[in-house]
Amino acid sequence: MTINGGTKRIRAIGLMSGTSLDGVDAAWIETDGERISGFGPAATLLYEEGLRADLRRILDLAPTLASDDPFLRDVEERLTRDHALAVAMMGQTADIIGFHGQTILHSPTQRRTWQIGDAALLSRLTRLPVVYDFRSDDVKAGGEGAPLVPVFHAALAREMEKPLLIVNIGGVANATWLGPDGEVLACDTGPGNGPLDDLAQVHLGQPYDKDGALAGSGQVDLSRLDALLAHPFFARPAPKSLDRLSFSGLIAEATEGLAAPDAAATLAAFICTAIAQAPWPTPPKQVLVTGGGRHNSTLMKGLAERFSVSVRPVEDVGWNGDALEAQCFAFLAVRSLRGLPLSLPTTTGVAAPQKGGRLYGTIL
Ligand SMILES: Nc1ncnc2c1ncn2[C@@H]1O[C@H](COP(=O)(O)OP(=O)(O)OP(=O)(O)O)[C@@H](O)[C@H]1O
Ligand SMILES: CC(=O)N[C@H]1[C@@H]2OC[C@@H](O2)[C@@H](O)[C@@H]1O[C@H](C)C(=O)O
Repeated sequence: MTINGGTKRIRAIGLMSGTSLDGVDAAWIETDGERISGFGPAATLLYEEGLRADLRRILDLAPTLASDDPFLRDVEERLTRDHALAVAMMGQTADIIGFHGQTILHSPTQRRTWQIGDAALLSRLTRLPVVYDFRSDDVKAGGEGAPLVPVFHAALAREMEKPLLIVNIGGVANATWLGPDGEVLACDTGPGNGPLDDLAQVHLGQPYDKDGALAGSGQVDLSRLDALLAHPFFARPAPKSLDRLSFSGLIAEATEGLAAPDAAATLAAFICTAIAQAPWPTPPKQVLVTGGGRHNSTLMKGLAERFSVSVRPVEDVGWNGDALEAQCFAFLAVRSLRGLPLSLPTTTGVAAPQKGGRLYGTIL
């Protein structure tokens, strides 16, 4: 493998710990950073309850937390050790790891985006070089720092009919619109499963609303839905991005006093309407859905009602919706090594195509 001049077929493991805080996804691909020449195993390592709760606490503390805070350092080490376990679960060697880490704060207007995770420790534990810190160069250059998955979506869908809309419903929801002339437009669309998970935790004592049963049994409160959609974020043009907690105050207010099923139904309608009303140049010919939200039938039904074209899970075109983001960070690690851009003016609002990522260790 050589990186500059004659680069070909690098074996990369991507690791993504998403805003749902449920665990780390790992996936192996072979790529030159432009095309994907092979897909390998994928795995998810679920965090134990204590780590999940500590990560959730850190999201609230992050705005005032010092980077050397002992609690933060302890959580970061436990998180990193779980990432090393996820690499071991792959059972397949690689040339490089793409390590996203866990976003604990995202505020591009303050030029801040913060992913925790110890690249040096991960590299020591796995004995592999690690690319990390994918978002900060974009934010420093005036971009949103997110979403970063669009260039990967574009590579995956290279041969597919356009315009195509790819929607990810994770803790936060984001979408990529791929146009017939190679256009790649993207933004975070609004909340994803995050607020539904919070509600399920309180009312069901479960980490999420399984299959959307709670939301499916309630009535949408239309005036509260309008109040949610009146947030200025929705009038902003793409590109734009969100923090996991961007709407938490507004959502608490808008769901106050509602019965749990009605609150869940209203939140599901909020998530789906925000996705469907995101501004794209022309309507897509089809919508593909990835991320954990594709398992929520109330969300899938809500999307199908709001688009006039087919809305299908990405498995229908042979992709793995549980592995896509991890595959993305494997792909972006290789792009980083090759000095290729990770983001574009049309995906993060950065002024020019932007490189990113830092390397810990040496590529042989
Ligand atoms: N069977 C199911 N029914 C309903 N919801 C589900 C189901 N399975 C997963 N989910 C939802 O998917 C979420 C996890 O989604 P995912 O792994 O895509 O999030 P993430 O990668 O952490 O988030 P992000 O993309 O924002 O970083 C869970 O928290 C839950 O809300
Ligand atoms: C700051 C941050 O971590 N954002 C995540 C989050 O989860 C979904 C959405 O919000 C997206 O913007 C991003 O993740 C994906 C992988 C991305 O960058 O494309």
